[in-house]
Amino acid sequence: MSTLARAMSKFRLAVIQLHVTNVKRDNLSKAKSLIKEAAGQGSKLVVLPECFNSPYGTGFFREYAEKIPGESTKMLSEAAKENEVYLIGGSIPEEDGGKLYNTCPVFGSDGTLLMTHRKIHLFDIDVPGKIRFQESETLSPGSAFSVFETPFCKVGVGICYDIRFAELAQLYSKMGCGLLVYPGAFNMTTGPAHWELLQRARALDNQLYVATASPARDETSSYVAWGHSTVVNPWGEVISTTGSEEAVVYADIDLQYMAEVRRQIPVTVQKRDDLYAVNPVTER
Ligand SMILES: O=C(O)CCC(=O)C(=O)O
Repeated sequence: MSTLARAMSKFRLAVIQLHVTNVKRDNLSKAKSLIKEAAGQGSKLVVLPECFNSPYGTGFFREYAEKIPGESTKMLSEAAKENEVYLIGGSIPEEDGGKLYNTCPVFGSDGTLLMTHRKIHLFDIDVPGKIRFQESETLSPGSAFSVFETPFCKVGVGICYDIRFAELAQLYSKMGCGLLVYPGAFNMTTGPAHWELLQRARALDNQLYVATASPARDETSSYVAWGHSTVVNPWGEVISTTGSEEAVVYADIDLQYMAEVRRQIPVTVQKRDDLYAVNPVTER
């Protein structure tokens, strides 16, 4: 392996666990300064949380929604360019054609909008006495897979509830991703029960890196986020995490290590695709 290839097989990832308030301007300026801080620590890819510019809740989405491009994506594009980082812009409520989406905009290190991921699986759950949440009351689902290239590896993006669907992660893995990123905001019921477990499961099943970015916990908000933004390696180990406060979580991603794990336990090539296969829907 050449020196350049070896250098490109390692990079630093930063996950920003932002304290999100109901003042959009403050959310944007705090995010901007933490992106700069993360870049100053050598990060090449920076991730913001789900709904980083708005409180999370069906009652807020229309009020905070923006078109793309708009105020929030303009800030993200400039921050990506100024700091020369790939930027996964968490998610924002997006308005398009009268519909609202939970959308993650992704920027290249020159500030170009590379893609947007509209949350595919809407968060509609009802756990009696604990939590009822129905995103579909106000949001529409996206219907596209979202993978982008970096000089290091392909990256697949999902938003929060999307992590519960193992097939999506498998498809991204088949598409060649070495890292899956899920901006997310689990809560005080499903957070302790499932947040880390799901990340480790997706990482282990597919032998790749998984990163999540949550808002920091705010006990006074109507939806209390679990926090605990985390990075898991292809062996299924948590390599970096945090508690519930605002923080930047750093992890060094090593794609040679990923290749080593895949050689040691070669489940990705042992799959019985002759008996079963997960394939993308190409026609509807
Ligand atoms: O799946 C869960 O338990 C939480 C999902 C969620 O909060 C979301 O999709 O925004």
